[in-house]
Amino acid sequence: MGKGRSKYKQGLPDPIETYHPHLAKKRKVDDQDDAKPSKRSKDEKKTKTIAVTAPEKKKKKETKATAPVNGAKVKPTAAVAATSTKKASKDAPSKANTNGKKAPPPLDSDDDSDEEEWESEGDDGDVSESKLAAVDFMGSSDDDEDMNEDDEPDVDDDSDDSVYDSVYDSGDDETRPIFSDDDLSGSEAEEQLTAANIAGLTRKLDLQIAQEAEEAEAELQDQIATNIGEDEIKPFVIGAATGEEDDENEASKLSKLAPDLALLRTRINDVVRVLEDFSNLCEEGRSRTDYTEQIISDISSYYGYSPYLAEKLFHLFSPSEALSFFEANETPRPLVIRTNTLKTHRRDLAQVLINRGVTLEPIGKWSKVGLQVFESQVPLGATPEYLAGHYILQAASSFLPVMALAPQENERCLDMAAAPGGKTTYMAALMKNTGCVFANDANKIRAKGLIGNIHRLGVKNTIVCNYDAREFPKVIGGFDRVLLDAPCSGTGVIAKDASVKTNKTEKDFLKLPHLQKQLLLAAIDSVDHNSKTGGYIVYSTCSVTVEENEGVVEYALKKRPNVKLVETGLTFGVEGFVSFRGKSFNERMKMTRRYYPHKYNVDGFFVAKFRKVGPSPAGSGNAVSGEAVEEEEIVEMDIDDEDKEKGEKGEGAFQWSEDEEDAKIIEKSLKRQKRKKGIDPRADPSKAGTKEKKQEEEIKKSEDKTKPAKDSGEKKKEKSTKTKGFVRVSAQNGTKQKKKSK
Ligand SMILES: C[S@@+](CC[C@H](N)C(=O)[O-])C[C@H]1O[C@@H](n2cnc3c(N)ncnc32)[C@H](O)[C@@H]1O
Repeated sequence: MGKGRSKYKQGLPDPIETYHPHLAKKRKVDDQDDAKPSKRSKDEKKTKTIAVTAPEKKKKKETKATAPVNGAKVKPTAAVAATSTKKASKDAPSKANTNGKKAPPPLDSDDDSDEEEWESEGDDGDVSESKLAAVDFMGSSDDDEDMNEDDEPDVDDDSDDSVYDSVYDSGDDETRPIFSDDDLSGSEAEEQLTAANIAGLTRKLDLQIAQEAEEAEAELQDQIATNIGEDEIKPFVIGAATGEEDDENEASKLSKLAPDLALLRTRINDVVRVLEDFSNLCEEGRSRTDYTEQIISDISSYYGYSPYLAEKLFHLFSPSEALSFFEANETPRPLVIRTNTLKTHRRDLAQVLINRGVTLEPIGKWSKVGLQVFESQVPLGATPEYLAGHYILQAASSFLPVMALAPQENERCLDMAAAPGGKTTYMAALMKNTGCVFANDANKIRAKGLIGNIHRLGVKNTIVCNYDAREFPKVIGGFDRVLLDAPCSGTGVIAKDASVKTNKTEKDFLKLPHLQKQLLLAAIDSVDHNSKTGGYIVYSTCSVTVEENEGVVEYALKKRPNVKLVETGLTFGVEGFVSFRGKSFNERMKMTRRYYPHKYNVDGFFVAKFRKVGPSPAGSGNAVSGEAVEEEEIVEMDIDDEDKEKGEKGEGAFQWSEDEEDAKIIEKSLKRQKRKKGIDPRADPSKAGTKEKKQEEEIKKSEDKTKPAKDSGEKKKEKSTKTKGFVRVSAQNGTKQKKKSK
């Protein structure tokens, strides 16, 4: 692919202990045969678009399957149609397990930065010597550089990046022994580390060069196929612009056949070119909308998205960037592990893993605890170090919300939607096991996984709880910091879970933002605005849609004037949208950060940080019963907001999914909670809504506002009910009624 491909050079391994066959269905189409570098005349070109589709000329080219030796994921091969993808995924595992190894470049591809990164690494937390006694590679570590108060950049809410640079990339020149047990000097140890890693990294480099050459060749062929550089020739991409019947018939015949991948690919590239230079390249009589509809339809077929989602995602970017985004979703992100600084140091962990045959390097300057793994001779989810809790498999972007939250020692923090605990355990590590973290999740099974991780990683300052987080301010409040890593559509992690491409409907994009808004208000209301050290809320999702991100933040800013957006302190990331498709957002929205797979080679993510500057409005103690979400009609929440990942090995994949089993468990637990509160969980929400509407009408009519309002409030409580597991009060909210009663 043209631009996208040249920018996006990585085909990165997936977590080694898991293999997702669906990812192996990625298709690459070889345009080479039919797109030889013969220059075409204008007339030729006009007919060529269809001619290019001639099926007998097309050959699928599967990109070379390369993988870490232990079955880690490979760069998926070409395919698009459901039929071909199925076949591809069947074939993939065997290909993935061949000896071809892939060594993708690091997240931070700053070539000369390696040494600096190792040297500047600071550790976050004390090493528990007893836990490490049996591990001979552990060295003494008296040079911890923990994130302390001085490091925390956002206490004054408008911190600049330079301050944060010093937090996450101290750049110090410390050289400390890696193998203290071996009594080596720092430089000897460094050499040994390098020697141990050098073979793997060299292999990585060779493969990288080979891959780049292959991509460059493919890109050249793409360019030839799409006549990039022949700007005087207008691509003929939307069928019969001149109304020639033959073409129309031809197009209609073709549309009934299985999609021709080469045609789609060529046409996608052509349309991108037209859209980006519309006045010069558009065909007469064709509007931008015609081209846009065409490309969305083609993207949907080529990459296997529902047309609805293809359109939604396409509009987030310029046409060429959109293409890079869709392309990046076909490639797994790098496998990353986070050093648990409660138990070890990154350098020590790296050394011991290298000795076990793992090729790795620091994730980039922005993190002192992340290691990117290129290949491994051992399953990383079962090494002694893993079992001893020295690291956790965690997607790089999952570090970001916690870094933005920057919890301090001795604070009281809440992680509202915490399972399976990747972020909770990072918070505990930054707090050096001091203070207290409340780790909550509405899903009991997942909460158990959370407990497992907490134990494995030696976290001792955390209390696990199992509430619908919308109830939280009533359960307990007054936190210094709250993290809301919200359940979301997962449009940022499509490379991990391709089912998102087709299983997210319009309804999901109404229901999810609704829940997210309620959760965010609850998060805000749970924070102590008088906190001496904090008063911060971080909202994050692994989704890239505007309605789940800026839309939710905007809503919270309107409903809670007592919070304001502040800088996240993160050193990279695209600014959030201040306006999007005719909708304007708060000016400070540019302080929020968006992360895209095609830009940073991390999962798509969104991070916003708020500071609470005043008390929440009276009566806002419970986001479920106290606040109705405006803007859209209340939609009943299903309990399908569960991650697909299960157990403690799935730390990286956090998203909304549909898990009926979990839903039932949440339902039961919420029913129990309601009963304890004396509320009938079987009450019919629709009736409740109707009744309340009537009550509200009565209130309006009534001269004496006080009594009906009071009744209404009480009855509302009685009618509080849940729908498929979530506690829910019907559409009209108590707050409004109370206001009217005053
Ligand atoms: C994105 S995941 C969280 C991932 C977690 N922060 C981590 O880093 O490991 C979202 C979580 O929200 C939980 N959840 C969904 N609805 C909830 C609710 N109403 N209250 C609390 N948790 C909820 C899900 O069970 C899921 O574990």
